[in-house]
Amino acid sequence: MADASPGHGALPRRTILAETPCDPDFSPRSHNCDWLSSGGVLPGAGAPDAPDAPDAPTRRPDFCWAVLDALDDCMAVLDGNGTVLAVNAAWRRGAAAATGCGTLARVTVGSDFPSLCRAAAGLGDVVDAVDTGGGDDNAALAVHDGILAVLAGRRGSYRVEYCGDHPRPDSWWRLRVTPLGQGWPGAIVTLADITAGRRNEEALRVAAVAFETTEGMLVTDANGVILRVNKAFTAITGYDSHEVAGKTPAVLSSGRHGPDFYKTMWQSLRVRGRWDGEIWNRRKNGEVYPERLTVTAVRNADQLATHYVASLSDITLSKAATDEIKNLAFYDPLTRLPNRRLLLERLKQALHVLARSHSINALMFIDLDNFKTLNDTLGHNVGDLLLQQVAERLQACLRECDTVARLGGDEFVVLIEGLDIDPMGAATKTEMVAHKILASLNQPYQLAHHNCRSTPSIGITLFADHRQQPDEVLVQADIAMYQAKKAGRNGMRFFDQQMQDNITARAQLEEQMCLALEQDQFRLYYQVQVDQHGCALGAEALIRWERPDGGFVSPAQFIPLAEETGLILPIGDWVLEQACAQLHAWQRDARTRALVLAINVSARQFRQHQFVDHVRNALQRYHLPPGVLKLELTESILVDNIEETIATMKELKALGIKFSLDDFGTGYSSLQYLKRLPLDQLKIDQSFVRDLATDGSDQAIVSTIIGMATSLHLDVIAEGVETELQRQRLEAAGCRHYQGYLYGRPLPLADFEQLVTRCGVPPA
Ligand SMILES: Nc1nc2c(ncn2[C@@H]2O[C@H](COP(=O)(O)O[C@H]3[C@@H](O)[C@H](n4cnc5c(=O)[nH]c(N)nc54)O[C@@H]3COP(=O)(O)O)[C@@H](O)[C@H]2O)c(=O)[nH]1
Repeated sequence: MADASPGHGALPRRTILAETPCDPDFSPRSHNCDWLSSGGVLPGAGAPDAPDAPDAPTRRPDFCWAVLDALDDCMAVLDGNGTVLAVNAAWRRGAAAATGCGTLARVTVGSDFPSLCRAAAGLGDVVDAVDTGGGDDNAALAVHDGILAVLAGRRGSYRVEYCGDHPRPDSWWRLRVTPLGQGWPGAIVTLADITAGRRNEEALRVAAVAFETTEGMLVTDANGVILRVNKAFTAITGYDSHEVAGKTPAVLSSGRHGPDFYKTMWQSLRVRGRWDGEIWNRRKNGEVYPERLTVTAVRNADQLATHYVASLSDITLSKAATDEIKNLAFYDPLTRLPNRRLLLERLKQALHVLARSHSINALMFIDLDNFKTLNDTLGHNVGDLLLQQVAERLQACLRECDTVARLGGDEFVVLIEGLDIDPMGAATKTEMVAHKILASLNQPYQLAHHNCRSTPSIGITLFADHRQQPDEVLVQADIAMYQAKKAGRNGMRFFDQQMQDNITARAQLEEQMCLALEQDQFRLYYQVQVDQHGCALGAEALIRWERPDGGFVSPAQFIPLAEETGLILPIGDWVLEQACAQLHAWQRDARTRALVLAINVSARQFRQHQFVDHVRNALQRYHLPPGVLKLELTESILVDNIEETIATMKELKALGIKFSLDDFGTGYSSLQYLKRLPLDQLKIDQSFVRDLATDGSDQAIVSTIIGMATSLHLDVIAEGVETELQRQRLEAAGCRHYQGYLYGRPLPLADFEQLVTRCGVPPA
């Protein structure tokens, strides 16, 4: 013991933890106190088991002191009155170390031990040095009383444990008072530092409480034999402590984990000293449940595992919640199929695998034909039922390892991995699967009380290049699906690169068109329209796209795309604005004042809500008289919403707008509707004009168109007139107005105006 001092000079300073109860069997007469000598010196005689030889060391007077001085504990010998007869070396060292004040620091040979204790309870020297709490006085008095009781033979022994601040905070001491033996009056007071023991006890108490936590705990020996489990373990597993003690944790095995799982666990325990993870275990009642398990190896100084401590918690509920969250995040709630997110994840994984394998995979994009109609007519509930049944049928057509996903709406995707290393083989197999899907989805559906039919369009792409992006593969299948739709639906199409290139080119064109608008790269060209005398009646304004490099992009190339993408709206506004500005300029010149300018208006442009307002604004801003602006509409405008078309045309007509029906004869024009439209002119399509000289049926068509126009009181103009013979045939059929290369190509403004000057305008 490094320092035997019993606290900072106080006896007992703060806390009495335990006092021995009075010994009921104690009798002073039973004590033989014959070994204690007087004068503070203990004779060597009397060691009970010592050999009795006269020269034996045990018979020497200093032998006992040598023994007592060798002890770590402090020891003081009191006579029958409590006077200190002797103290051992440990006490002397401890007393010397306690330099301040305090009862035990002042104990020395001759001290009156009980009196010092009483003094500690009431006198200043002790009170100065210690906490003045009442417990200290009581403790000191208790020691005083305890010593007197032992000296008087009222108690067999006395023991007290107390806590002090010296030599370190919260050090613990045990003071024992034991009567001298063999009839000697007096007692021995021993004082021992029990701090370490107390700490251990405390630690054990804390550990015991900690062990009884809400988590299940299990302790095994180094061989995995269960030593202890706590109550939470019993609550979770159903096994009582005695049912598992002596067994291994294998008693909980669910059978769901293979040997590899446990091998990994033990390896981790050996290497890291720890394993944690989720595990399926089996309760006593046979129920298999998910458990969060942490196992820690307890190692000794040689780093050998002596025990394993496992803490486990039942995660049935949280796992169910996690599974539900996972479901919501990765699965489509209607069909329970993987959603787009999970599909892309699996696709990514499939592409990753391709880096190591040469096998070809397939992705199918499946879209239901006319699903919207079914949804709108029979309701969303019936639509949902169809989607659910389609999901089931798709799954039935495929293997477990294939992925069937729903992207949303009526779009499904199938991912098939590892088809073949030969492209033909992969294509053939995919085609077979697609046929199977087509056949299955073509079967009638019983949706609530409706018997319905539905067909799919399937786009397929085969992929084997791990450098592709998941989105890219999906887009390819999507493009192929659109081709399947275009080809008449209820069929399949494989993606081909040419198609992809076209799409890429279109995307670039769209981007460039936006830029062209911003950077004013569009021009208006004018193609003259003449009467039978060759005089200029006006012109058709035709847009041209002049690229920064001086090249021209044909409107035949970009107008259809502009219509698809909606860019035709800003482009159409630009044309209207330019045309009106030009008409305004012509109004200032007598030679051009009568010219009528025709502009092409696409169906999409015509149908926009603000179209009439746009036209009205432009007419007002440029102060244009009625009849100078002509809108060329195509027959496509008559396909949908004819009543609305008529109403819009009438509004525009009221503003003084003229109408020409372009490409007449190529589309579908019901005579019924024609007579209701406020048209001014029919324009014979150039395809009929082209072969007019040679094709009898074209001649008949042209004559019919002209006859029809006459009976409807409409003008007729023929476009694409390139030859004098064509003109003559047209004139013979009754056509009096012409447009075509015979009179002039579409020209820039200056050239057009020169042309007008040359051919003149009809007399007013
Ligand atoms: N919505 C809009 N559409 C427009 C606009 N500008 C043009 N277009 C349409 O683009 C298509 C192609 O037009 P373009 O290349 O200008 O061809 C026109 C004439 O150049 C051509 N034409 C005229 N005469 C002849 C001829 O004698 N021979 C011959 N081979 N071609 C000739 O015909 C086209 C005119 O067509 P149409 O409009 O039907 O009168 C075309 O569909 C344009 O409509 C625009 O601003 N907006």
